[in-house]
Amino acid sequence: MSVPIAKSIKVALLQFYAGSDKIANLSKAKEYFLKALKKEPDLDLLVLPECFNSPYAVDQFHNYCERIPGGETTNMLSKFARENSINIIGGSFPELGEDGNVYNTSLTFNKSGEIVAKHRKVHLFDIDIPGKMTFKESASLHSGNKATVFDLEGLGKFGLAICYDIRFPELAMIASRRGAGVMCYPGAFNTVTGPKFWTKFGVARAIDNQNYVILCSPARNPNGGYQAYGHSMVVDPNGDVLIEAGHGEEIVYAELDPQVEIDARTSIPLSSQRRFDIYKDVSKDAVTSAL
Ligand SMILES: NC(=O)CC(=O)C(=O)O
Repeated sequence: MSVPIAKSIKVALLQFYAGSDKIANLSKAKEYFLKALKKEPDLDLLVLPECFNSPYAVDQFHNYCERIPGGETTNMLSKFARENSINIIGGSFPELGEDGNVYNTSLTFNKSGEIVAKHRKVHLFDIDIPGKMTFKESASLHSGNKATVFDLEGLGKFGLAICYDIRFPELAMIASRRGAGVMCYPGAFNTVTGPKFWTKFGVARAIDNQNYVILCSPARNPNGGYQAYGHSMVVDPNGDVLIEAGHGEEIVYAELDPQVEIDARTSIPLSSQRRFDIYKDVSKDAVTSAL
């Protein structure tokens, strides 16, 4: 059964776009970290967007991929978390796996700079909306093979998934039933699918599970390429959008209140009313781990 977050959590979502220079993208992430901490010094958690160190392009992922641990992106995130004693959900970036395959991977770091979660995008973004949007991540990426649930010291249990994963309610359901009070999706919807679906999925995953949901998107890139939707947001366990960015570069802040989660679950006690005599509990045999 899902449990509430452990305390009030102050979070910043860093919405910026990545260019073609990886080192410049990492510097930009650091610049945004510092900006957020300057404005709100008592933040508990910083969240980055999907593909924050590279263009979001099928023919580019292999040019930016790196090993975990050991790569420059992991090293930068770990060092920043440790030196500033701050938790970071590190968006996602192309990982060169031990098997030689490339993955779209999200890492979470605790305040000591240790990796406490690693999620490889499970559902790859392969779509074809004629005349509007064709994308085939599977042309260059391999998919992950587990749901990701982890503890963030002092804050509670989180679920983690990436972008297209949000369209499959099972990952959030599994995380919630394994105790997560927050589900986080670094995600880069686009100007075709974003206006139609982004907010609906954030709200749906929140009210399905009576959880907080965090969606962190890149900003739209004025220099072209894949145009992310933006609109990073935090949705509360009642499905109310607490904060929503526009589509440009900006930082948005929210506070996740455990009492809201407790009240939502107490007044409408979904978790004790499920009918597993009629349908299966997807969390029962699910493959999950933090790392
Ligand atoms: N980019 C994605 O992975 C997903 C997306 O844009 C969508 O589902 O729409």
